[in-house]
Amino acid sequence: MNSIATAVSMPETAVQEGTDVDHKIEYPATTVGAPFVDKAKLRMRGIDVFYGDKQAIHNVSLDIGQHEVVAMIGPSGCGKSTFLRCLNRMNDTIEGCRVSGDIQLDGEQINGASVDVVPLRARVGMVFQKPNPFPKTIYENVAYGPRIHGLASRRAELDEIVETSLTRAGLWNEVKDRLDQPGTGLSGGQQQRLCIARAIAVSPEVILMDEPCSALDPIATARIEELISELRENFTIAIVTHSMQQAARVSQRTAYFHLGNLVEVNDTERVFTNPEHALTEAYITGRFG
Ligand SMILES: Nc1ncnc2c1ncn2[C@@H]1O[C@H](COP(=O)(O)OP(=O)(O)OP(=O)(O)O)[C@@H](O)[C@H]1O
Repeated sequence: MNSIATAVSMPETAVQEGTDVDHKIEYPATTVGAPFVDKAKLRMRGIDVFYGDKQAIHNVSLDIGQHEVVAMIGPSGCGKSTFLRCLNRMNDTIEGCRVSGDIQLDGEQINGASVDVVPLRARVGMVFQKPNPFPKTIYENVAYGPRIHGLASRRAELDEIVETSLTRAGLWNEVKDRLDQPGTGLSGGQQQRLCIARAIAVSPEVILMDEPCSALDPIATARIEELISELRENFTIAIVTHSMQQAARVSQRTAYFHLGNLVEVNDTERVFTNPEHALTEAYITGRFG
């Protein structure tokens, strides 16, 4: 079992009260396992995130490879969503939130003040916990993004993008005869697939998913999980999930976060069968979290 780092100071410990884990995170932390890959689509180095004075992410470094699904797991409040939002600059929308560090998409810096976040968010799309279709028709939900990004010059092209996106999101057959009806009239699982179709419609390279199934029933969840595996052929995916079973089913690598630190990244099978760090083991065996 590796120690996470050599301590120079220890402003806080990473062990929650009432657990029998005596393995403490010492600062500055380094990550055990395999956080880096040969062909990184996204490359993050030394990421710190603050909300006001409070540091939520501590010096996190991680790669997400081409056509890879990386799952982010860890106890509530450990910083999974905060870290995910760094990848398409969604933290910019939160007042008092400050992100520092190097974030590259295909080798291009995306964490600079001069970066235009509108095209960035088309390249790095996002699907949220709660399905959030626009109050528009099913067709318009999907057509809106391509229209504002100028991806279609004629109606026939837009129709084609809408059909292809809904097909890839596994929703076309269910909605093709009701495209003019409101997206909000669909079931929760269908709404989430509509949101995935909306994200796909602007031809992103990366899709970020923040607990995309937490508001869905098991059947709708299974459908989204299948879809994630299919989408991997064309996209790179980072998913935050509270479900270890879901992480095990959909991802190739799993990243375990604890109190804003990235404790371990390894092949998903390894994380769930033979974790390298005591904190990961304590979490996956249910001793806390
Ligand atoms: N808008 C905000 N303002 C201030 N602090 C925040 C904000 N959002 C998150 N935090 C704090 O940052 C830390 C990380 O939160 P975050 O939501 O990223 O964790 P998480 O692992 O995604 O949690 P959960 O699993 O419960 O969704 C927590 O201490 C949280 O209270």
